[in-house]
Amino acid sequence: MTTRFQALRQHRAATAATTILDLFADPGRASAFSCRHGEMLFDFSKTQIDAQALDLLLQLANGAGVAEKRDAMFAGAKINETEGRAVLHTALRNLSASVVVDGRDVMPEVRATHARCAAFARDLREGRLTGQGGAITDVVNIGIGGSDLGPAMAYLALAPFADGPRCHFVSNVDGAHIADTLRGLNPETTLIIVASKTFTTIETMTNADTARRWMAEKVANPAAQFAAVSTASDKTAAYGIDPARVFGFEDWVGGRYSMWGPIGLALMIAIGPDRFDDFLAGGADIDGHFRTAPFAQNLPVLLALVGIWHNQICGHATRAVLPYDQRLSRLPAYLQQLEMESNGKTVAMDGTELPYDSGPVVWGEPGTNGQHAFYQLIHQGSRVIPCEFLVARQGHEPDLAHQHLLLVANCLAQSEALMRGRSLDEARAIMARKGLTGAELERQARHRVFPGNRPSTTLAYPQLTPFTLGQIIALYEHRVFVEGVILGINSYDQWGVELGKELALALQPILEGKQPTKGKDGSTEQLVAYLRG
Ligand SMILES: O=P(O)(O)OC[C@H]1O[C@H](O)[C@H](O)[C@@H](O)[C@@H]1O
Repeated sequence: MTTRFQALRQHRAATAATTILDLFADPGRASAFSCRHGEMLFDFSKTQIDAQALDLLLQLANGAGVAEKRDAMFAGAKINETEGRAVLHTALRNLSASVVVDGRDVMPEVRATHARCAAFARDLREGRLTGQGGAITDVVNIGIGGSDLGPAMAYLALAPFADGPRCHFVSNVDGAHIADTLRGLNPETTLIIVASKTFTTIETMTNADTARRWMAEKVANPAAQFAAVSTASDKTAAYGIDPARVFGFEDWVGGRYSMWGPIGLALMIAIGPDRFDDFLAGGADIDGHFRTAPFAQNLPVLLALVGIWHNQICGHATRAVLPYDQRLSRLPAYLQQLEMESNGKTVAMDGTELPYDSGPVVWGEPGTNGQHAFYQLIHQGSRVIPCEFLVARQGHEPDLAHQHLLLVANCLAQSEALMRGRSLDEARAIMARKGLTGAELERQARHRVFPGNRPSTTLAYPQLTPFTLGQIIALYEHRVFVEGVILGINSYDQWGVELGKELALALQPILEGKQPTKGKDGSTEQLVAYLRG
């Protein structure tokens, strides 16, 4: 463990008794422990990070070489060392740049594919490209993980801008997912997009086969209503998809970072290429900020440092993402993949064991719904759960402004309640006012105590638009990168998903009864016997 990590832990131990409220004795705290970029405001003042902790955290980022690694990433260096790949999702949202990989400027091809996607989306939206029963009314994106979560999350987030065909997202290999999605759709006016970086993912290929059979029942030429998004053009061709409707990208775009390119095609069709470009511009805006702002005023760096403080320094194992923005309902799921698949690792880049915890468990639900479900534990449970609130100044429903006000009030109330808590004396006073006395007052009061001093951050933005969503997603992407660099891990591989896939393949013939369960453990044997019925 570096001396900087140790210094931070010592500082934490020495200042643990100073509460967040104590820190607000400094009247300048809110602005000093906040960061603005454009119209965004990130407030991390409701944490126990004090001036010295922030200074030590900034030293940690500097000492870990975040700036050098960031520049290497943007320049196309192969920083994904375990797969020997560059990491260039940022190139997908900065179309005027020139980026050289293996001696070749990759941008002309990126721009050409982007233009082909835009033309395809326009043709569909404007009725020039139709199904065999008329204009396309529905688009079904079949993909999983990074080929699903981004566009599915963004489609919900940008509902007020979605004026194209309806989009549906099928990911689970559970036949229920595709059956429920296709029921009620007309195959003659539906476009299927098979989205898979590798075009081998078993869930996606199985669902694609099911969709093709469904279409073949009603449509003379099902292939004509299929498009594909993939890095594997040989496999899309072998699957019979016309190269004119295949949109490629390169292996330097990680699956969970891929929604900026052709994986975002369904979103582009839904909101139109111009608004999709606004989304890209939001991402590029954060790229520029990340590359140039001093670390003390750098949003992704600060977000990462708060994360490191809570997880590796304070030992809080989970992080709740709580959007007070219903349209971000899938953001926690999206961030689960982004953060946990990127930083859920215990082996450092050099092959050694990490001397501290890997990235945290990320979870959440939109407010105010969570308040009526799991916030009980956040307020009074034994574990401290750092909360990340997201909230817009303005909604999209001017006639429901009073509801937005109520939403904002709830968001602010939660961060205040988490910080302030309620002391035993305050709880006693409440019980006394209710007429309780003696032992009963004492007993009831104890249930009404809130420990307080629970940390949270708030990311506030003007309104959830394509540009703002692009900013938010890029912000989290770079936060993951900075945390990964500080931890010394490779945020861009995902070897941890392989073993289960291999075992699932081996279990298929056993479940079909073609192979014996011999060699399996007793539990697996028992479950196979039960589930085969
Ligand atoms: O896009 P695909 O190649 O079908 O991959 C889909 C997903 O599956 C993999 O197992 C990885 O865990 C994800 O990072 C990836 O996004």
